Amino acid sequence: MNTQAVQPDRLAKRIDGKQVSSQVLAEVSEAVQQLQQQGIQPGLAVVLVGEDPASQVYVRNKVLRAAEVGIRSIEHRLPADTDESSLLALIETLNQDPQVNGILVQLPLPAAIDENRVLEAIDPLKDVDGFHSQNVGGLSQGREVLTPCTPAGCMRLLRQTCGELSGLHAVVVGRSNIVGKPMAALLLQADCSVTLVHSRSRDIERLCRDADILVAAVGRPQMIKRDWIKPGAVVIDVGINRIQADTGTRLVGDVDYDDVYDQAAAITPVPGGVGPMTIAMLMQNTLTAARMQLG
Ligand SMILES: Nc1nc(=O)c2c([nH]1)NC[C@@H]1CN(c3ccc(C(=O)N[C@@H](CCC(=O)O)C(=O)O)cc3)C=[N+]21
Ligand SMILES: [Mg+2]
Repeated sequence: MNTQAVQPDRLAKRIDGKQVSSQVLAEVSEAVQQLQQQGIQPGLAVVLVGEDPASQVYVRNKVLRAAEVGIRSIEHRLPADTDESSLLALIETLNQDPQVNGILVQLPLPAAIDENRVLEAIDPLKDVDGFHSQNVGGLSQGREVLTPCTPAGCMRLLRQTCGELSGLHAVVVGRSNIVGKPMAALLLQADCSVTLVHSRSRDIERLCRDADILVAAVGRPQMIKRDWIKPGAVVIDVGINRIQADTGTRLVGDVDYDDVYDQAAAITPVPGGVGPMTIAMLMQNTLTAARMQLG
């Protein structure tokens, strides 16, 4: 039995999310072209409320990637003081629009809007973020549903790096609804033994040190150090933290990359790791949604 998390022939220490995301986008592009021969072009609606600069960058990147793979994207920018009922009305219009196969409402929403109500208003078949309770429930039951893009991207990187995941011990750090919880569900679906740890976990370092696969999604810059990692483990860093450096701001993950590098068998960098995968999986989900809506 292979007890190593990484198969020797797959060894490449720095997991290149940019490169794997290009592969995914190429696959999506190919499939979109085939759909277009049947006269169908998948459409993605991206809804952004307010002017958060980071959100604007993400939304711009999503629109650019969509264009690259032949997905029609429609951007809806609403002012920061938009009320919940107007946003719900827009979502209802998008739900009814046959040209729109996927709906993404960029998070976080302004504090005055009930995020959960908005996410529940999206047609589950168009819910390319996989945040609707129907899709969350489906994932938990192991049904084939639209799954959250970041965890789906992490799974793709893990499959490419480790091959078979069955039997490996995966530790997920962080229990958010958008990353930690769905990540744990997908790893369980892949027959990993899964441990989900969080800010109240006792002896978190010891639990992490037992991981064959460690997924970090806590939002604390460079929290995870070398002595948290079992030699030969595979480390997936979901964190995107902007920190102050000598030369201005710098993007770092939840893992101290330089410290952990020698200890791990393979590790994702930030940037260039999970981030690009998130957007690629959004395109994949939009394609899947378009197919599901064909019946
Ligand atoms: N409804 C919703 N769905 C989301 O999927 C969603 C969201 N809201 N709100 C915000 C977060 C964040 N997110 C990222 C996507 C791509 C990169 C990405 O491409 N990052 C690049 C670097 C980008 C940079 O330089 O800032 C990288 O890691 O290499 C990062 C973060 C999606 N999110
Ligand atoms: Mg936590």
